[in-house]
Amino acid sequence: MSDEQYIMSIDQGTTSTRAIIFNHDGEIVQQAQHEFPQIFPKPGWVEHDANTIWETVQQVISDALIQSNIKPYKIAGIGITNQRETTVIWDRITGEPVYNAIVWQSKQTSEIANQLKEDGLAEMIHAKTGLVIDSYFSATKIMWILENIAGVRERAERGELMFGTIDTWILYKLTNGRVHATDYSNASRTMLYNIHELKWDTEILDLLHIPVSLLPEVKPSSGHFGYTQDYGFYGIKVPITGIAGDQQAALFGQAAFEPGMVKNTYGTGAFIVMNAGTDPKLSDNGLLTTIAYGIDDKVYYALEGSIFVAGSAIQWLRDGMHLVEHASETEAMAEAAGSSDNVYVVPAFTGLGAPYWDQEMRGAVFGLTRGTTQNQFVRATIESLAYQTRDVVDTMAKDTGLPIKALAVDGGASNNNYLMQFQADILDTTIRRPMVSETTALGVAFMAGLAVGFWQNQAEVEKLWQLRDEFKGTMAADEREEKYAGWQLAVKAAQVFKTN
Ligand SMILES: Nc1ncnc2c1ncn2[C@@H]1O[C@H](COP(=O)(O)OP(=O)(O)O)[C@@H](O)[C@H]1O
Ligand SMILES: O=P(O)(O)OC[C@H](O)CO
Repeated sequence: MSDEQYIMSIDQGTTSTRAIIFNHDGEIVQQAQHEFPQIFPKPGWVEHDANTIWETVQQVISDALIQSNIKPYKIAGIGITNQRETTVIWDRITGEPVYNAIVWQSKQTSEIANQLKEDGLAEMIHAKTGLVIDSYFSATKIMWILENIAGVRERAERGELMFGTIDTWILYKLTNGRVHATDYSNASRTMLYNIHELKWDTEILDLLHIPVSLLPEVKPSSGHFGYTQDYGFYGIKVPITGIAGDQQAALFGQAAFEPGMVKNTYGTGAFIVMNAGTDPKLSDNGLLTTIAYGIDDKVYYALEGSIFVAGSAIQWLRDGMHLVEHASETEAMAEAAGSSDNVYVVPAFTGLGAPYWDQEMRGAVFGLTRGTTQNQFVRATIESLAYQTRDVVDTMAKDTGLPIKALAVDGGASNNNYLMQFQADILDTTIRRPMVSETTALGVAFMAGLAVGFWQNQAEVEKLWQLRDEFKGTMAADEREEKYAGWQLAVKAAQVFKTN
């Protein structure tokens, strides 16, 4: 009986929306994907049209169902996973957004973030939310919309508006406005949620002048959120039973259930997340403490290092530098580059995230000679993903006192074998790439499936995780440390060179 049913994940990412249907063996039966436009109103600003996002969600749901010929009532549960922090505010009754969604990468709220730091709030906010003050998180984006869009503050004060991260927006739409909720993992990215007391923090809300009526109810990641209503899912009531931010969902999809297990997702950015168990220990070294997921009445925490530019550096090689037509070509070019060069690319296009948290620095290239080739330039850009990862992994080892023995990987750029081998070399750690590369969607499918009894327990889903490849470090220790020292010097030099 159960093998006739399926779980559908909706993975709403920074550049595209996917719907993926999984069977009981955790295999992909069908997937559909739609890209949508990025809006850049000013340099450094990144926005999305929330209504367009909802249209792509409807499109991928219908594409996946039609192409697989699976009837909507065969879906036992829906999971939603999403680009995190991205902020939408909309009218409670009409569902109309008051402004574009402000995307996690956007820098339009840097000044607000700087002001909060100058006001001396960093320590209190870190202690309560586990986060460092940065324009990355939702709080300053909410403040910006309240301050800059005419009439919005008054409407918010009157309780007429709702805030949500993208999961909340999709849930509201799928339930036809009946549910305003999120899960612990997404709430923990707002900079407004007290991760120890598990509630919206009234002291922070007061200081930031954010009305509590804007905020959604916060629930376990694996549990009942509501049913699809009306035409959200062809008129069929399907339970929505999993919600998690995409990086936390990826941790779950990698079956990294034990404290100390670490994954890295190489997408637009790269996000290294370590399962920290039930201990919300704070980092002394610039990592974030965040909620991994809530399941079976328990909340699990994670340590995270967020890298803002990873796969997007490869997109830059393609769209900005015109060095490749397809991202996948970079692998052969890097292999062909030889190893005698000493070129470093620091892709700090919008500053650097963990562990530096420097929003003012910009990108730089070092070590060019008359003989530097395109291949070497491409290789140095790929290697920058691995060096940034080492910055974070070393910090994690320092924070926890535990060596990181293995790194589970996923995301678009994890398909690059040159990158994976170099990552293993520069970390001297085993890299483990799973059979299902759509780990994010799989993770939230697991959460949704566990909540409806499609799978019985975590031990059962753990068995569905299968290894595809393993990369082991083979670089000599002195070469490894020399290369990494060069990277550290390049970052320092880029930090000094601030032109604005
Ligand atoms: N073979 C490859 N080598 C290097 N980078 C790649 C490769 N394939 C895809 N990418 C990069 O991966 C990113 C897409 O990964 P994906 O996980 O879909 O990201 P997101 O969910 O952030 O949209 C793009 O930035 C792309 O440049
Ligand atoms: O949409 P992605 O995969 O680039 O992920 C974005 C992150 O969730 C931002 O924190």
